[in-house]
This record gives sequence, C-alpha cells and structure tokens, in this order.
Amino acid sequence: MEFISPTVIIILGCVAVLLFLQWKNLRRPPCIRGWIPWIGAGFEFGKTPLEFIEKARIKYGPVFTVIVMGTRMTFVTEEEGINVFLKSKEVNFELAVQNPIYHTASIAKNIFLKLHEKLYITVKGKMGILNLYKFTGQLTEELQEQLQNLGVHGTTDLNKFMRHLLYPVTVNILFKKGLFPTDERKIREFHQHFQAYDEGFEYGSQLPECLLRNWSKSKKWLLALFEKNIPDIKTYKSAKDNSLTVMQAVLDLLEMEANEQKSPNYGLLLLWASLSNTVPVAFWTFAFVLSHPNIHRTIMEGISSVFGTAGKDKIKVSEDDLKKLPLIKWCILETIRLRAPGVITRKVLKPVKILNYTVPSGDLLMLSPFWLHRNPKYFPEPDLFKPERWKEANLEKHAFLDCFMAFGSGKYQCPGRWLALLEIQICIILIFYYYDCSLLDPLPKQDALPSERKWVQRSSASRYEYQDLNLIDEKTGMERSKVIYLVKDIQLIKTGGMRGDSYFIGMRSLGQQGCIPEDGGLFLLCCIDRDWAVTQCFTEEAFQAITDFTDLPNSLFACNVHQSVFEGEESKVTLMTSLFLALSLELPEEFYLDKFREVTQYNNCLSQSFENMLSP
Ligand code: HEM
Repeated sequence: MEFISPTVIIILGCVAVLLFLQWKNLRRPPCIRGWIPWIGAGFEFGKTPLEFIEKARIKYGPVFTVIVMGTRMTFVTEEEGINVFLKSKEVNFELAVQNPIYHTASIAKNIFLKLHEKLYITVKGKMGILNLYKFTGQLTEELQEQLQNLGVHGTTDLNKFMRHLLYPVTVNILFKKGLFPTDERKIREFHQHFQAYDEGFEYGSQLPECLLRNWSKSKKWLLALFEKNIPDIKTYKSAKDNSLTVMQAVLDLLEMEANEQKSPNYGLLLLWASLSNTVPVAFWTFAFVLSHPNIHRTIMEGISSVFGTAGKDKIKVSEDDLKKLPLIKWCILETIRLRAPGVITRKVLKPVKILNYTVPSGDLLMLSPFWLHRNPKYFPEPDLFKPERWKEANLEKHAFLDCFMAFGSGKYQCPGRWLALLEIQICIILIFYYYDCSLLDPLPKQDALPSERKWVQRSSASRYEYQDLNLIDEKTGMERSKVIYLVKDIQLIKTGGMRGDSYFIGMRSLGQQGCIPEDGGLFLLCCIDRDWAVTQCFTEEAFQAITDFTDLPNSLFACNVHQSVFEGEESKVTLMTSLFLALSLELPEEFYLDKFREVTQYNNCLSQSFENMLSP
C-alpha cells in the first residue's frame, strides 16, 4: 500500500496536469500545428501565406493560431480581435519587431528597444503633416530631373521605370541631395542589391544569414554604402534652408545617444522602409489609372486645368494645386487598399481575451490589412478599384476610411505615410503632364495569390511605353505616335522533357521562333499569371539559335528583351548577367556566370544546381 500510493499520486498528478493543459488549450484559439515538430505549418504557410490565412479563416473562424518555426502566430480577422490588436495595452509593437530588425539590419535588441521611441518621434516629426510642405518643392524638382533623363520617347518595363524614378528621388530627399549614384554601373549595382535585399527581406527576417548567402551579400553591400557615405551625409548643408534631412536628424540622435556605430544600420532600415512599399504602390496606381480610361481622362483634365496644357517647361506643384486634384489621392489610397501589406504584428504581453478565447502571452498577434481590405462588411465591392469610395474619408482632417489599415495603426503607425502619398501624387502629376500614355494590353492579374510568396503585394513586371506630349521630335522634326503600353511579362518555369528530365524553360515573347514540339518540348514560355493561351515551347534548335550571341541584334533575346539591357555592354558574360536579371530571375551572380559557361555547352545546361535553384 505504502509502495503504491506515491505511484498513484504521480499518475493522478500527471492526469491532473494533462487535464489542466487540455482545459487551457480548450480556451485557446484553434491551432494549426502542421505535422513536423517546431517547423509546424511552416512549409504550407511559407509557400502562399496570404492564401493560407484566408483558407484558415474560412475553416477555423475569425481567430486562429498557426505554429511556424516555433512561433505561435494568432491571427485576428474581425472586429473584436482587431480592437484588441489596436487598443489593448497588453500587446506591443516593439517586442514583435525587434527580432526581425535584428536579423535584417543587425541592430541588437537592447539597442533597438532603448532607441526606438525617440527615433520614431524624430522621424515622424520630420515627415509629419506640418513639415510636409517642405518636401513638395524638393520632390517636384527631383522627379523632374529624373524625368528629363528619360528623354522624349521610349519603351521600358513599368516596374523598372518606377524604380528608376523613385530610388534616386527618395534617397536624395531623405538622406542627402546628390547621394544617389549617377554612374550607370553604380546605379545598376544599387538596383541589384536593393532589390535582392528587399525580395529576401521576409526570409532574412526569420532565417540565419548563413542560409541566405546572396541576400547577406546585398545587405553587406548596402551597409558598406552607408558606412562610406555617413560622413558626407552628416556634413551636408541644404542650399535652400538649414533644415536637416530625415537621415541627418536620425544621425544627430544616434550621436546624442552614443550609438553612432549603428548609423549605417539605421540608414539601411530607413532606406528599406521608404522604398519597399512606395515603389509597388506607385506602379499599381499608375497601372490602375491607365486601365480605367474614364478615371485617366478625368485626371488628365484636372492636371491641364491646374497646370495648363502640357509643355516642356518645368512646373511647380504647390499644396493648393494638390488640393484641386483630389481624384489622384483617392486613386493612390484605393490602390494601397488593394495592394496593402499582408500582415502587421504585435506581441502579446499578458493573456488577452478575444471572443471566447484566451490568447496566451508570448503569442504574436497578426492582423492582415490585405484581407481586412477585402471584407465586404468594411469595403463594399471590395475587389473593385473604386477611388470614389474615398470621398467618404475626411482626408482634409487626415483621416482614412474606417478599417483601412495599410499603414498600421496606433502608437507606431507608419511615420512615412504622408510623404509616400505626396511622392506618388507628384509623380503621377508630372508623368501625366509631360507624357501621353495609353494602355494597349490589359492590367496584369490583380490576384497574384497562388504564386505570391511575400507579405507585401509586389508589383508584377509589365512593359510600358511612354511618349512625350510634344508631338514633334526635336531631332527628326517628325511627328511621333502616341502610345504607352503595358504588357504582361513572362515568367520562367520548368517542365518535363522528352528525355525524362526537367528542363529550364522560358523566354519573353517568342516571336516566330517559338513552336510546340509534340514530344513534350524543351523550353516552355509561360505567362506570369499562368495564362496558358500564351504558353509555347521551344525546340532544341530554337534554343540554340536564340542563345547564339554571335549575331546579337538578330537573336531572339535581343529582339525581345529591352534594348537597354544590352547597351554599353561589352562582354558576353555581362550580357548574360543582364539577361537573367532582365528576366526577373533573381539568381546569385556566381550562378548565372556559371550558367553562361554552361549555356555555351548546351548539354550541361540542365545541371542539377540549375534544377535546385528553380525548385519552388
Ligand atoms: C505606400 C507606402 C507605405 C506603406 C503601405 C507603409 C506601411 C507601413 C506599415 C504597415 C508599417 C508598420 C506599422 C504598424 O505595424 O502599425 C510601417 C512602418 C514604418 N514605415 Fe511605412 N509605409 C509606406 C511608406 C513609407 C515611407 C515612404 C517611409 C519613410 C520615408 C516609411 C517609413 C516607415 C517606418 C520608419 C516605419 C517603422 C515605424 C516604427 O519603427 O515604429 N514608410 N509602414
């Protein structure tokens, strides 16, 4: 008896603990754990996070938890959860983001926590409503300068165009006038590294850097760029007034707090925050407007009524001018609604009650502006681009529509939101003032979810042709046709081949050289939105013909990839590099250099490494 009772007590104790844990779990939101310990639902979730969230919402209801890489993420999708996310004192922004900040910008958690509030106040003040007027003139000037470089007529990828416009403008305004490189090679390097850093940001915020070699390389390149330029940024004095740039204000604060060594890291964060959403939003606003002829026309009429008929002269844009063109702001906000960030996050400090559930401390509370903006309860006909819905918002008083959460909310709402809106407004005014634009192809598919791996809705690649409104070409004296077009871009995918291998496939528009071999084909062209009607295959001969660079101007690559890719490039190696970049294949440099060598010996082209790189 004496021997049995401790055993019984232990068993009863275990049962009691188990029952208690079960009871505790019963009160927690339904949980998607996946079947692999620690990784949880990481794989399914990582593939298409937005789609995953929506499916889980339908299956489990408005509050649910997903275990990903050892982290409990609890999603809230309806009022009650949203209210807790926005208003509860038990949830915290800084603790939710300190880890990603540590990974992506190498800012130690204790330094981040110590400085965050002061830095936020500084940055918010510099870009707040009261200071916004200071940016209007600078933005107009910088944008006009960039547009001048564009010349009078040409064809380019719309996405690339927006980057070429907004990277230098944003850098020169927020950091120091003239900081953005003007040398072709350096510009290209900047684009390459910033894009790699931005594209890999989600992975970079969660995985150790040693697993992301190329991302890490780009991060180091950008940090080194700031390291080199910090002294110049510090001593820069604006010719117009004595005001500090946003980065100068940050540097002053870091100096005061004796944390100057972290200046390049904060530079990198500011750079990323200022460009990563603004560029895709500018792209989509432009694309939405061009694909709605009535809206486009009304905007053009508005611009002519405020600035007169288009001409070559530089114009000045004032606050009053902007007020006379509300439709442009509505279009931008409507675009942001539709292309909002996938999630924003807070850390639960003490258990919080949502509906009948208790969300435990330590969970990350997640809110998806993307899905919130698609709820018809809050935004009727949510999938339609309807700028007029913004008439209801009290924009004069700087209020957005209820449940518009693209800039986050609460204490640490995006401090750059007014600047982002202003930048895109002026960008649209100037482009439409100087260039005549029209759309020849339909808008790229809005719903990019199945292939969407990012939280933020990226812009898809589209081509765009612009034409100066001065219809007479100064050089030739001839009249120019007036076209701008937006073409769906092509994605590289892979398929099975006749030898039972998987092949690397893909090209931009095929021209006559494309054909569909009956044996399964070697190279397949596929539209980014999986529109199979434009899918075509190459034969081996066709592939060899198009990779023959000896007759470059006539090769299929040269015909179909924009001419500028090849301009000024001497070596074929660089050509190949540009080509892969042009095809939006963000592959590591060593890889495509290797690829170039391999391509010349066609049989090696299908190496295992290639396969691995392309595997999703
Ligand atoms: C359309 C463009 C933009 C969108 C959609 C956007 C969105 C966001 C979101 C969702 C957050 C997190 C807020 C939260 O969790 O409550 C954020 C934070 C931030 N944004 Fe933006 N943003 C945009 C443009 C900009 C620009 C142009 C800048 C700078 C010039 C900027 C600077 C920042 C900074 C510094 C933070 C971090 C705030 C903190 O540490 O507390 N953003 N932004």
